[in-house]
Amino acid sequence: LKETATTGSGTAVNGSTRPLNLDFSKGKYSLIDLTHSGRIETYDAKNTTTTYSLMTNKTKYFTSQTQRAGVDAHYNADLVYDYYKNKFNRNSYDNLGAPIYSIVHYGVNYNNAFWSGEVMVYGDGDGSTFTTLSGANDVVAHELTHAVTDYTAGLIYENQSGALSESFSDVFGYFVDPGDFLIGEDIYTPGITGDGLRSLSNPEQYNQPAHMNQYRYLSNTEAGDYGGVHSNSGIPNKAFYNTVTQLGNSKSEQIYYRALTLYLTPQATFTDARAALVQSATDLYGAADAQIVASAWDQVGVY
Ligand SMILES: O=C(O)[C@H](CCc1ccccc1)CC1(C(=O)N[C@@H](Cc2c[nH]c3ccccc23)C(=O)O)CCCC1
Ligand SMILES: [Ca+2]
Ligand SMILES: [Zn+2]
Repeated sequence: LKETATTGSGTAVNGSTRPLNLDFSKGKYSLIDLTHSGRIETYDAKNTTTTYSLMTNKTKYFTSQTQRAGVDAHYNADLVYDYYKNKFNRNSYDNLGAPIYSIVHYGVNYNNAFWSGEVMVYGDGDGSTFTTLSGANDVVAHELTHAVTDYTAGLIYENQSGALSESFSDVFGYFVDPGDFLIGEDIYTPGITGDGLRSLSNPEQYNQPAHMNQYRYLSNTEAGDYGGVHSNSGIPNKAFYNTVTQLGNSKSEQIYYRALTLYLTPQATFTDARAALVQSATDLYGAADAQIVASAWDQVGVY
């Protein structure tokens, strides 16, 4: 079955034009990116939660309104693949060139997105709380980083290890979108400018704790967000902010990647994360930078 890599373009969720890596075969274009061994394929659930099909088009210009979700899922997945390859020489989430699958238009007015363990899934939002979630590069990086975490530290998605999983996903969401310390600002509350789902610089702004003395002991159930993984991530997120404002992006991303892929283990606590990051800073940049990391965690009450 002949696949021919080609390029085209499409309209993004925000109306801008995105370059696209496409496949041309059997007289039509599809959202299959063959430009690296971690091939990227983008599918359309057409507002179901059960069936999906490859997003295709007669021409190389994916410019219809319903194609916007797929255009950004495809474009942003390529952006995140390139980030991990260029910064850390990591070849897809498993470092073995695993294919990256995305599904858009999941459900009806679905105000969320997730890594299913195999694929990335994006809702369209209800147009008030969220618009199409694949439109945010930091959200796509957040989801793909869950896949990286699953293949490396394997952080268990509950309590402190789950909050760390959340934090590392937000942190790499920042590194892919380093212009601001907000998560999801491009797709959160389309009617309101300047807000976001979470803030790394000021977690309390969106009702997250930013210090260990504010830790939320929620139940380890779906209703308790598995021990508050999306709440308590505010504490490691604040420690990250304290670190990156001192060390800068390029040192910090290497320290965080080394900790995630070399030192962290499935049951890691906040204290373990502090130790992993201090060790990574020592390995890479020496005692002075390691002390900056230690101080960043002191400031959020994690020793
Ligand atoms: O990847 C994750 O951590 C989140 C995945 C949530 C999920 C997990 C399992 C099945 C379905 C959905 C999705 C994101 C998230 O942080 N969701 C939060 C906040 C949120 C989004 N939509 C919501 C609707 C209701 C309540 C909370 C939310 C959550 O699910 O808590 C990440 C970036 C943006 C969306
Ligand atoms: Ca952002
Ligand atoms: Zn997450």
